[in-house]
Amino acid sequence: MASIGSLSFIVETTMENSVLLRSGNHRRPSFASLASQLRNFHDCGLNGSKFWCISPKVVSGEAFSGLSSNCEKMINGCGRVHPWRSKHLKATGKDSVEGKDGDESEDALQATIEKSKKVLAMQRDLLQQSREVRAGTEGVVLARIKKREQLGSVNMIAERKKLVSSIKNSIINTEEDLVSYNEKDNSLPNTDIVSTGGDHTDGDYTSRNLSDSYGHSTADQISETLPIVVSGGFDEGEKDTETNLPFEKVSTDAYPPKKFKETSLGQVSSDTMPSFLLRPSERFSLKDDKLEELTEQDGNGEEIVLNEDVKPPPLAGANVMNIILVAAECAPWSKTGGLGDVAGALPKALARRGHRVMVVAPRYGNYAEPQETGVRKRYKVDGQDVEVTYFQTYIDGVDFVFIDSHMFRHMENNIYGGNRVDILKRMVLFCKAAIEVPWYVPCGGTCYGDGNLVFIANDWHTALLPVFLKAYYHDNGLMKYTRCILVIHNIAHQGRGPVDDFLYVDLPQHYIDIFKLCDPVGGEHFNIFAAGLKMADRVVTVSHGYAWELKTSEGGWGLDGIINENNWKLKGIVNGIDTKEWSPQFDFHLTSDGYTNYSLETLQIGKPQCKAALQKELGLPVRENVPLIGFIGRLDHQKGVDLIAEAIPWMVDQDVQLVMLGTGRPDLEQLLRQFESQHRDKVRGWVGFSVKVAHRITAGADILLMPSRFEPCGLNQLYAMSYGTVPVVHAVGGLRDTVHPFDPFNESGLGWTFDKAETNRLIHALGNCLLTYREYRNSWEGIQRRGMMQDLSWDNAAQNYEEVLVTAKYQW
Ligand SMILES: Nc1ncnc2c1ncn2[C@@H]1O[C@H](COP(=O)(O)OP(=O)(O)O[C@H]2O[C@H](CO)[C@@H](O)[C@H](O)[C@H]2O)[C@@H](O)[C@H]1O
Repeated sequence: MASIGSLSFIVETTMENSVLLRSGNHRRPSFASLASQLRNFHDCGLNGSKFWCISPKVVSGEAFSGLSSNCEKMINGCGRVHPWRSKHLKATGKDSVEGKDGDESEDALQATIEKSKKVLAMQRDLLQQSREVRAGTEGVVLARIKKREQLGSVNMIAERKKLVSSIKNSIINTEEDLVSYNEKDNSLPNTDIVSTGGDHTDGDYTSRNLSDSYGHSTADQISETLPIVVSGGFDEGEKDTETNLPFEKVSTDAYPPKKFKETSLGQVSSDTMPSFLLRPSERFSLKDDKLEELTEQDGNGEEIVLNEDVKPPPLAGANVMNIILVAAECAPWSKTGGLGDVAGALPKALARRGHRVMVVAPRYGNYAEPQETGVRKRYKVDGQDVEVTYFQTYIDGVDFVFIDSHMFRHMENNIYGGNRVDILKRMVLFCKAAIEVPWYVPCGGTCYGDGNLVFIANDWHTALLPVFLKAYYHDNGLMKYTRCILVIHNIAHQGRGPVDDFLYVDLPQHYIDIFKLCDPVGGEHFNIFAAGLKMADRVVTVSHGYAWELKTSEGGWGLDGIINENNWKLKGIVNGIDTKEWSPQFDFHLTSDGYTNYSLETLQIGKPQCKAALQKELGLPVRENVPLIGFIGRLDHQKGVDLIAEAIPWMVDQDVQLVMLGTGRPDLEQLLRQFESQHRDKVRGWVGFSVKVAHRITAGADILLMPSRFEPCGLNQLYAMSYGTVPVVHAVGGLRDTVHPFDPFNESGLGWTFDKAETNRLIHALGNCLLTYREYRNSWEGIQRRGMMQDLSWDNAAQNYEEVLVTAKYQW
């Protein structure tokens, strides 16, 4: 059995703050004291959920196996592992170096902690002041003006340096000890500390760690200090679990925004590591100290903060957390509509704020980027064991994990296809497998862990996730600090079925009530969205307008009662757009076939060129001054295609061109074909799903029509506005929130709206739009420009999501 001895821990809390926690170099530390110190940090508000062990020193010894295994467990939950750990925790089976006086070390530990706390507080103040200087000045000159105000900072810097260097000395001692230890014996056994795959179908997380790595003594020791919890897993393997994860509260992850380079020894190269993950000796070396770089002496010998090159702390500040967005589709790999766009873009914006972010989606096809992780698990679905494997890739700061199973394979064109029970079973499997990804799937070397974790579930497909989180885990003392928010993109699809469908979700009988709903549409039935809304810690929907509509009997689709009861946890956040994908300036789909990229500056040349290219591609007469109207969307009742159908006779009398792109209900697809065949010189009905054509219509059309009966947010009008294409929309949900009507008196507004989903209203709004297009070119251009000048990026939305996630995290 592996035996690792006395440990020196350097524990970091956040990027801004570091805390040194040492257990003593040559003594036998008690696990209880170490654990209680860690808890102290947590309890005293130092945000223990981000503890980061970066330098465990191995001195080994049978007697310390309890400590080491608990620390290992703690570290496992931390997320990425510092090279020190990979390297030295391999040093199992070494001779013990016996400790000296326990109390002495205990005191030293305490003293160091006190010092570290001071450093931490000072750093906070300094950073705050530094930020204020940056915000209020434009560089060095103005920073100098502030120097008087910074006198306090200068003193603090000096004070802090003293403390840091005393801590640093301790670290150097520690490291020297370690070097001499390694020199004594460098034949480290090759024991990997991170599970990087292999067949794990037999073991669950807890039992594997306890029995494989730690042995009985560990379990015994844990049981003395921590509650024993019975697992409620959902496959046979899970039932073995008899012990809670002992360090959930402290062993949570820090924030690794970059992929770490792994050396051949499996160590992490520090040049790719965020500064806060570096050892204090690297960060605080007096010559290379970041603070040294930050400061400069002025003529009076006073130090001021100057250096603008130093990376700012994460935007999320102390709120950095692990976030896993779980969705049935994720662009660009899978997409049937707006959900795919959101799943592909929101996580990147959250990552830009400094969070560690993952997306989990089913693997419907053979995607190029994600690589097999080697991790395999089995989950019960309708009484059968179904094996899943996990694929992973890291793009734009986000880990994308895809769950592979025969149930998902080759479904890319039929994501929600099959009968009701087929879809339900797929979603049961997906949610069961997704929820354990943070335990089993290493990303960049380590798993996310469940301590500082919030899931973002989306629509009914993943509404089982908050239910499973409670029933399988929270109810059994597992994942205690993990939270789940649920996002409503479209309440019209709810996962309804007969009450007997409860059998498929494989939950304890008493959970049946949360799924039961009785409404005029379905009578008493089984409703997955209903259960998810009740169990989620917070609920978000994709616009303020839709948040309001959901609470009405017209907009709630039978769930308005539940939504009203849970109003306290509902918030509307308007979607953003992925400006990398959807920007006329950089749009990849505008680089060929006569299209061109354009910007606000080149609008008057670029957009007409795209229009001509589109007319040509569609086989319509290439005429610059004919208004070209576009429609893009799923063909169903929601999108109001029938309203367009009724308006077609009027439209074709107007000397306009119309192009409609969509798939969906066969009768509506047929309608599109019919429009085209009846008005070949004016109308094109493109039945199919083509991202390229969607981009090109958005760029080439003058007007985008969205007569949706309801629209939770709507992305196409956002894309349109950023391409200088003017939206004409039914003022509902997110369309009302985002398209402010044109006001000719004030030359304000972004498009035209109509307030009832009726054909004559649509015609009235579109008529005014066409009049302005033809007669008031300056006004038209003003509308285009205002649309293009908006900041529609995901960054604002991400900040709002972060607030919700933080609230969920601290919610009990
Ligand atoms: N035939 C086709 N070919 C190519 N691309 C096509 C296409 N049909 C649709 N698309 C694309 O799919 C996306 C549709 O997004 P929407 O937000 O308009 O609709 P959806 O109703 O699917 O989403 C739901 O979720 C989103 C996200 O929250 C909400 O904005 C919305 O109101 C809600 O109904 C756009 O990117 C669009 O270009």
